[in-house]
Amino acid sequence: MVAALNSDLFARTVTDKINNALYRQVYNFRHKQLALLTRLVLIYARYQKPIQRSIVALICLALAERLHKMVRLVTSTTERKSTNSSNKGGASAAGTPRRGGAQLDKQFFDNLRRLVSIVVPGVASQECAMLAAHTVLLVFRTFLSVAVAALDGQIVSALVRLQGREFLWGIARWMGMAVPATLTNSLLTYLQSILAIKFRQNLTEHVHKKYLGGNTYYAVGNLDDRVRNADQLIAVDIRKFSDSLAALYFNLAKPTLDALVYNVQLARSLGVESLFGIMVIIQASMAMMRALAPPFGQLVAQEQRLEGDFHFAHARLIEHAEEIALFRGHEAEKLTIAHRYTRLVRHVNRIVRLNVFYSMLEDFVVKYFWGAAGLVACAAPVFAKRLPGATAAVAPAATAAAASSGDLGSRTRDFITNRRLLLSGSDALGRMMYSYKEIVELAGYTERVTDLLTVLDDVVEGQYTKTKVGTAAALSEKSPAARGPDIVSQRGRVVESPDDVEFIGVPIVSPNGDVLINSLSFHVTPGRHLLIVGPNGCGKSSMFRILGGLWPVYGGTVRKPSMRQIFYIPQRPYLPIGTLRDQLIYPDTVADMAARGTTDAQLLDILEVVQLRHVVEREGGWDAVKLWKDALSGGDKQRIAMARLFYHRPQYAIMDECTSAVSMDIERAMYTHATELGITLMTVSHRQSLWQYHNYILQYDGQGGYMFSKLDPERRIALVEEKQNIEQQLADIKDLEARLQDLEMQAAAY
Ligand SMILES: Nc1ncnc2c1ncn2[C@@H]1O[C@H](COP(=O)(O)OP(=O)(O)OP(=O)(O)O)[C@@H](O)[C@H]1O
Repeated sequence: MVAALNSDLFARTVTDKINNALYRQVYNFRHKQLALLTRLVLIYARYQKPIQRSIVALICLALAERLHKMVRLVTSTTERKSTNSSNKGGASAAGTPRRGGAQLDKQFFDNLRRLVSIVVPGVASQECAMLAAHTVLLVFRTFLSVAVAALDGQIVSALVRLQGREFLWGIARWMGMAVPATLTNSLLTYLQSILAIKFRQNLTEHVHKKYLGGNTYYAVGNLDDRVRNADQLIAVDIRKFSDSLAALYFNLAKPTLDALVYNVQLARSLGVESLFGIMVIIQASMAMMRALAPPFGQLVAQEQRLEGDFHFAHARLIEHAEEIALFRGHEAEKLTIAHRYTRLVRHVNRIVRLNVFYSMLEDFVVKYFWGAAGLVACAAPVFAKRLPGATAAVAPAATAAAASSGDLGSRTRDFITNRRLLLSGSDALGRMMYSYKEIVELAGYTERVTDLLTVLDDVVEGQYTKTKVGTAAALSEKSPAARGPDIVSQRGRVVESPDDVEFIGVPIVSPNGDVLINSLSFHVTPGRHLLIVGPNGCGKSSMFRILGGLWPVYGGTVRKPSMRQIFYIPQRPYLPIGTLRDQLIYPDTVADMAARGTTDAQLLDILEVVQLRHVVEREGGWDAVKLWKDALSGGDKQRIAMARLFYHRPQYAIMDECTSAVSMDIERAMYTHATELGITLMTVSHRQSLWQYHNYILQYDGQGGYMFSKLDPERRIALVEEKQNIEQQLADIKDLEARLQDLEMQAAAY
């Protein structure tokens, strides 16, 4: 027992000793730390002015560094641009579509500069004036906010001091400031909206000029596969880019200005050191946030692509509703649409999920972390003053207002003003932080719109990018020597001829690179009509696409009259949006029709030829507007297209199976009238009844060969009948042979 007590006593004595030693060490450590801190504060107080100057110099240096970096970025951009423009051969790298996704890099600034030069046409432009007005209003608003902060402090100070008159006077001034403040806010919002509309207008006009100039819209969809859903890009992405750009100026310029002005004010009242501390914290947390931010630019660009795909699937459903409905194809279409929608929704969900985490982080940093840092910065000079030995030394300008005044009212006024400035300053920095996300999103829209512009520029210059999978590609890859130089890299000649149409050694190559005909030659003169026949997919319509300037001429020479003299009538005629009259005179307008001296009565006569006079009354007159695609039958549409030909009376008419849905007698009337009008016909048709209207025949064999010869309808009919007879006899012989074999087998069995 005694032994146990002794050992317990011993243990306690040892523990006490250890505790005492530890306490002494901690005490010594704390004491040393306090002494060190006090010494530091004293050194600081002694050299406060040079320290402050060094901090200001450091801030200026950092700003100069940033500025220098920006200038370097812009200069390198300019240099790169000039190098690219001198290199005319390829697509400009400034706008080369990249598939890696939008990022805040040189390419983004290149692209943005390119788009800004379109949306803001010049220094003397209306847009520039709006931006200037916007800036002036922003400056005015910021100074108004500083004045409001000071007034707030004065009002609360008057309240604390129980000075009724000053309080009421403060309230009156407060209300007086409300008028310009609210007006400025509304004007800023108004200017932002107007700017966005102006940006969109300029960009849309620019794109329309290229897209709808010539056949660019055709080439973008058929000869080039870089841009999918040009409609989505023009109608949606340009709007989003314009809104984003206009909002960005507002969202970036305002907080930058606010942060600058508020920080200068804070530096005056709290001291440069506190401000420096806050800036270091803010810079570090901004860098961290940037590193943790999801790639919003890429995500937005991808979202727009998926939106386009989804939109396109619906547009196709509307366009082909009848065919799909008759096929009962809704299940298949539902699958396609649902697949595209699922992809879109999955992507949007991913963005939303990433946004939640990023917003949490953003809120934590901006609202709480920066708020706490601000309060610490406010408190630091006050607490530093209370350190032993520092009271006398630390009475700098930084704490002058708070320290020199023992008056509660003054302290309250300074506190309220500083707190308001601090809150506004941190709010401004927060908005700058949020605008990082907006810039990255803008990068996404910028990339999409620049891709469109680049493709339009290339297509206008005749440079197409399409994956070649056909025979041309295979030939040029396998053995270039086998057929000379790469066929699709060559260019033929197009020569305008007043009267005739002639192909001299022209290859027919599809956009996929399939060589349909190696070298096609034929000659058509006015009044000598040409019939074109051949199996499906052999290149009959393709020849017309080359004649119409839609497909490039890869070799030889094409001689043809101007496009105004060549009229195309397809199997499924195009019916534009508009009145019944518009269907007949397309692409003329009513003004063009009046200029030609054509009247509605003459249009009625034309309809008489195609036996469609009754349609005017049936559809509610010339000015009736309908969805003509659905309102007219297949035969009606073909007759309207033929009537259109008679209205325009061109030199040549390309008739691509355009009478397949009309009866023989109407077809005869149409062809007879066309030849009477002196229109030279180039017809694709398998109908024997049409041979009599043609003088030449271009016959494709479907194996890359063709024959161009005179057409003698009677001789041809006799030949065809003889051929059919022989074929019939051959079939009969085969039947007899089979029967004979059967009989032989039966005989052998017995
Ligand atoms: N825009 C295009 N992009 C890629 N290939 C195309 C395009 N248009 C046509 N082709 C291809 O070119 C080939 C020839 O087509 P074309 O329309 O000239 O045939 P066709 O002789 O008129 O046939 P049909 O008698 O069936 O109308 C086809 O294999 C077709 O797939």
